[in-house]
Amino acid sequence: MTADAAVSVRGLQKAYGKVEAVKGVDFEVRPGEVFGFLGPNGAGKTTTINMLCTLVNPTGGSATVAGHDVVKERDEVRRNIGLVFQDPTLDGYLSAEQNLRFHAELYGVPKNVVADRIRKVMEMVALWDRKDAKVMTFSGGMKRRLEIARGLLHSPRVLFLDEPTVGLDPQTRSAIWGYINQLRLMEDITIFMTTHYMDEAEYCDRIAIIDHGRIVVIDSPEALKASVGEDRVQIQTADDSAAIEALRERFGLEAAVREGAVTFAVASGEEFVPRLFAELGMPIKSVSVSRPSLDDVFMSYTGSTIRDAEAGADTMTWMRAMARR
Ligand SMILES: Nc1ncnc2c1ncn2[C@@H]1O[C@H](COP(=O)(O)OP(=O)(O)OP(=O)(O)O)[C@@H](O)[C@H]1O
Repeated sequence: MTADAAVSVRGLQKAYGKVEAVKGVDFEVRPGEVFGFLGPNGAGKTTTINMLCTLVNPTGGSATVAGHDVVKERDEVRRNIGLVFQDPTLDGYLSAEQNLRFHAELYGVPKNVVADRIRKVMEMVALWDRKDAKVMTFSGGMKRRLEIARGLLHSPRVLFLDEPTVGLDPQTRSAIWGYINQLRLMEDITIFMTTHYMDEAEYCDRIAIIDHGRIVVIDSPEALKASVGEDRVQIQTADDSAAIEALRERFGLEAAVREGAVTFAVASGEEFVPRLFAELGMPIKSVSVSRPSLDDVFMSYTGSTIRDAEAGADTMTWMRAMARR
């Protein structure tokens, strides 16, 4: 393990009975990095983050956070991390500022710095003018912002964010990302986050794609997209099945209907388009060529789009629920 890594993980596993939620993962997060854990529902993201935060004990392997072992040095790990989880844990009957004061006491933030620190983190998430309002009057987005402020209050070395923008509207999501980006400029902090939004993963310095409890690949978003190499081409025709068949027969390409269009990947898409019109043997109504997105990266490493993977997970959950009836 690298001594100065912010997070270092070796062969980390978690089984719940027969369910292997995390199947032995290895990775390191560098100090100051924004590291994203990307994967569909049920991939093992929350279980991994819970082990790193000492909330769940691993059933195999080891991990250190800020240099401390997550099993043997639980208290030291807890002192050095901030948490922002999917379910809010704020006290609705207290004001925003009282919630933060309570947290400061819990974490032993020195009395002489508490007031300044509270003001600083509340200003960062633009809630200082609402400090005296009861949290129960806040919108979902305001609560999430306050949670981020609270997670930062005791100046943690590593901030863990589990799906920080889930369930929020696009405007609030982009505001939260604004704060996260600001944070990395202002504070000496490492950010470890999970998400299943591909567009958000773009903001991370590096991302790990996790699927079925295993890490499939780790790299920067740019490098991942470059590794896919091929462009995505989408065409509209009068007969999707015939177009898919023709693409297979004439060009040896595997295509599928995605987002309502026949979609396939090909190197140098723009150069391929004239051939497509000449040789497909059927009229094409429209065509679009795009550089690979993280969705394509996910597809190329896991064999399904993140949305299809989620639909599959939902089906499994539904089938299990039906089986229990
Ligand atoms: N306490 C538990 N008991 C039994 N099984 C669990 C428990 N927690 C998680 N699992 C199972 O472990 C697997 C991974 O779940 P996990 O919550 O880590 O996934 P995730 O990637 O965070 O998904 P999401 O995006 O939905 O939060 C799933 O199959 C889940 O059902």
